[in-house]
Amino acid sequence: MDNIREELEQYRAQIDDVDRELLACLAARFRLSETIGLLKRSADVHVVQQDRATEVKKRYETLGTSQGLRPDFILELFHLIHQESCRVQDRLR
Ligand SMILES: O=C(O)C(=O)C[C@]1(C(=O)O)C=C[C@@H](O)C=C1
Repeated sequence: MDNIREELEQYRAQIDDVDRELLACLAARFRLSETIGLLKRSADVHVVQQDRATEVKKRYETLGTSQGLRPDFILELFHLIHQESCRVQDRLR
């Protein structure tokens, strides 16, 4: 039982590390989105760029499925991230 508890703690520590990386990556992505948002604002370009969003979504599907992620999950994740990215840029207007 003690061994199992120890092993569990080790895996949980690994999950905590991965979560830290995930959140750091997300924050980096939104900082880039903010920079793009400033460029769009100065060029009077719309926040939502449907062609680019479709391209990004396709990349999520390709990369996500190749990593064994569930297609529905990939789609939800893309929508969540794209929505937040647009919110970040909308706030600059
Ligand atoms: O590529 C852009 O124009 C972005 O602003 C980035 C981004 C994204 O987060 O991937 C956000 C909004 C657009 O609809 C398309 C893509």
